[in-house]
Amino acid sequence: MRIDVLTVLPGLFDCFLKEGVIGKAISSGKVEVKVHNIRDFTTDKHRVVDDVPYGGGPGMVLKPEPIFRAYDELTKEGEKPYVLLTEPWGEKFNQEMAVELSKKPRLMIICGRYEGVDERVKSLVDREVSIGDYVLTGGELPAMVIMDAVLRLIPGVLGNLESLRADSFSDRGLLGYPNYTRPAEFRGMKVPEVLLSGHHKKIESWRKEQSLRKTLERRPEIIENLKRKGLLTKEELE
Ligand SMILES: COc1ccc(Cn2ccc3ccc(-c4cc(N)[nH]n4)cc32)cc1
Repeated sequence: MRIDVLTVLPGLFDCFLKEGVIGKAISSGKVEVKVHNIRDFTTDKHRVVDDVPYGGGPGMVLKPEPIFRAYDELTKEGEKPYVLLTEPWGEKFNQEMAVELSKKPRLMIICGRYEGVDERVKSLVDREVSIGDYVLTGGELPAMVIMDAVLRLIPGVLGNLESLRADSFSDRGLLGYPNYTRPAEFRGMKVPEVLLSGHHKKIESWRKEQSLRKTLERRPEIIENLKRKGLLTKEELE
């Protein structure tokens, strides 16, 4: 997969693209992520990317020209990207969307700043995406959240963990099961016996039950959604 990111703050992506699972996936060539400074696609001496809003009002708006120039330049050859625009009030990002986006060969993520992008930029956009009902200062953190959730789903990115998570609950949006590690007792709090039993079938069913129970308690709508889609097995429904 290739992802092109358009932003006026490219430096925000430096650590994200160097560290951890995402950093390894890029350095190993499993995925390609290129961050482009919208300012590099201006043509004036002051490299202006924003302007005051028509009709008045606070703040500034990202101009359409530099973004269109970047899009034209970056789509001259190769597959046309599926274009995302991060927005405070876009379609809510979730695991289902992450799975869908992970199947695209190429993405482009346009990150707004200030009061947002000129409305005409949306003629380039396939999906306006929000990462939650709270207002951030720009679209870069949402872009990193989306990239993190999508790239971890690319085959080979999670390495050997991938196979162990073949029918991973998280891919169905279920909440995770409790994790423990040594010591077996810490400040009077013991690890559940079943996890010390070495009985893999019992451990697996305990984890499945914990995940379903936690999801039912905290996010019942996820269970309803999976039921409606027939994505819960008979025993999971019991
Ligand atoms: C008119 O109200 C506002 C308009 C824009 C902004 C700041 N801003 C500019 C571009 C941009 C892109 C995404 C987001 C964002 C995404 C989520 N889930 N929260 N916030 C915020 C963004 C603040 C307020």
